Amino acid sequence: MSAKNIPVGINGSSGKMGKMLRKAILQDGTFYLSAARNTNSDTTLQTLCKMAKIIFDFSSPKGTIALLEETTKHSTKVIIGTTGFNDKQMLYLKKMAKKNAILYAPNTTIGATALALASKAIEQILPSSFDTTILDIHHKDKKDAPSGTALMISQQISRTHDHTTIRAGKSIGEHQVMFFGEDEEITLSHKVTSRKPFALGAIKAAKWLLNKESGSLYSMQDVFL
Ligand SMILES: NC(=O)C1=CN([C@@H]2O[C@H](COP(=O)(O)OP(=O)(O)OC[C@H]3O[C@@H](n4cnc5c(N)ncnc54)[C@H](O)[C@@H]3O)[C@@H](O)[C@H]2O)C=CC1
Ligand SMILES: O=C(O)C1=N[C@H](C(=O)O)C[C@H](O)C1
Repeated sequence: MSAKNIPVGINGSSGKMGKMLRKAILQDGTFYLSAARNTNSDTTLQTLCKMAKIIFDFSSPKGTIALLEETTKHSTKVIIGTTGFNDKQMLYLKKMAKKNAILYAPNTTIGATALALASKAIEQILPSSFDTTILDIHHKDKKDAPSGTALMISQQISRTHDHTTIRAGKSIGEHQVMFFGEDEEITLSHKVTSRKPFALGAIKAAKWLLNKESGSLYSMQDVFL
């Protein structure tokens, strides 16, 4: 099967990310969209999983869990971009990754992946006396807080740190990691000005996942490193 013949699906296809992904898939030309599902669509999960080799999931935690229950029956691979999972749901994602190839990326951009790695490198140099906080700024309709990206960065940092969240206006997504010392400060920052970088990163992740088997829950660091 040549790459251009690979059918993909979108769960959450009518959402902000779903719409951006549709455009990006067309422009990239590697995949074609064979099935799409959202809250109001007639497409069943079974149809979505049967018709696609890989599914992009940008829906809601409940939507993702329901999707994974079905993908295991069809060995459909999944790129999960959805955020806002609780601990129990995260354990479920890890369990399902043993049966099916799944990549979980709370932020699919290369910039946020680099930000997380840079934060880890910097915190290893700084003394514990530096106060540390992760700030995320998103549009007022975003449902989860802190953001999935902030929690992903949080896992890279071993020292105690705070989270600061702003939900206002139309901000598409901004993250800052700040270290405050006695008389010096470091701020690492990443901001997107459109949803295109998310969509391009998701497509890159899908190409990478094509040749991977089930095992551990993959991440964007696996793709970029
Ligand atoms: N990983 C990343 O880089 C990014 C992740 N996100 C995350 O992706 C998710 C979606 O974000 P947006 O597109 O901004 O939201 P949105 O609210 O604009 O769209 C959500 C879509 O999911 C569908 N949906 C909701 N529940 C569903 C269910 N149970 N089954 C099937 N479809 C369902 C809706 O009908 C809609 O099409 C959020 O969790 C968000 O945090 C958003 C942007 C980038
Ligand atoms: O909901 C969003 O919009 C975004 N969600 C992701 C997150 O929770 O980190 C990624 C991005 O910042 C946009």
